[in-house]
Amino acid sequence: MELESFRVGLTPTVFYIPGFITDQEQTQLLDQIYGGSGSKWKTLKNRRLQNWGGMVHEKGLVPQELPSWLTKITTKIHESSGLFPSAINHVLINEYHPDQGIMPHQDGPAYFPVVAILSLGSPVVMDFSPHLRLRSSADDDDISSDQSGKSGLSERDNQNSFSVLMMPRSLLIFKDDTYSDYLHGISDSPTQCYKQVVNEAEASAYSNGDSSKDGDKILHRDQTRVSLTCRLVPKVHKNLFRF
Ligand SMILES: O=C(O)CCC(=O)C(=O)O
Ligand SMILES: [Fe+2]
Repeated sequence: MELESFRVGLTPTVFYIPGFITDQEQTQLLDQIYGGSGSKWKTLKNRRLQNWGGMVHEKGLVPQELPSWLTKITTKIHESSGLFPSAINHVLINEYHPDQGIMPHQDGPAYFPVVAILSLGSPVVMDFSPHLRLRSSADDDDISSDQSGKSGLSERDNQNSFSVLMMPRSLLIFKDDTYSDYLHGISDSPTQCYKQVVNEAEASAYSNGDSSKDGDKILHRDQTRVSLTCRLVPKVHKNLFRF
């Protein structure tokens, strides 16, 4: 796979790969997620999740072997992207009803700074916004622009925000600045605007494919969405009691 051809937007570095898995693979994954492992779900205030691969602590991962139905997909992501230095060892499965989302956040420092998110079910829009305050002044190589740009700070924020339309069966990968300097989140609204998403080709295909869409490019979430957030925790603890 030529990853470079899937790069979207101007911010380093986001890749969007439509149709990363087949319909049949999506069905098989959903069967595994919903079949027989009911106790795996943990209910949060605004969504449910399943944690696979072990517990992530500040100091690393207390590992648990991933089941083969998950390694099938994580191996494919690892091999086709070439972005992870070793095998993906952690998968978070999130479930969102149409009125559920995830607050803007950054993924923690325990992870290798590359995230691969496989989407299943309902399409959804993910928003990215810069988190300038998280940048230390040492990172700011252009101090003059920092000073002269004070009044334009929020403007700069808005300018640099962007969104991605995540269709079922697609894979979204982000890393670099998008990992370190941006927050990502999904609004809890059952309708979302996808007018200015960076993966324009996908947005056009989506609006052309459904006559019920209006000119405003409003996405109506009418199904549950399930996502698999696949990451690598580089530091693995063999023994829970030997941190
Ligand atoms: O569901 C998604 O697409 C995002 C999940 C996410 O950001 C996370 O698990 O950290
Ligand atoms: Fe996240």
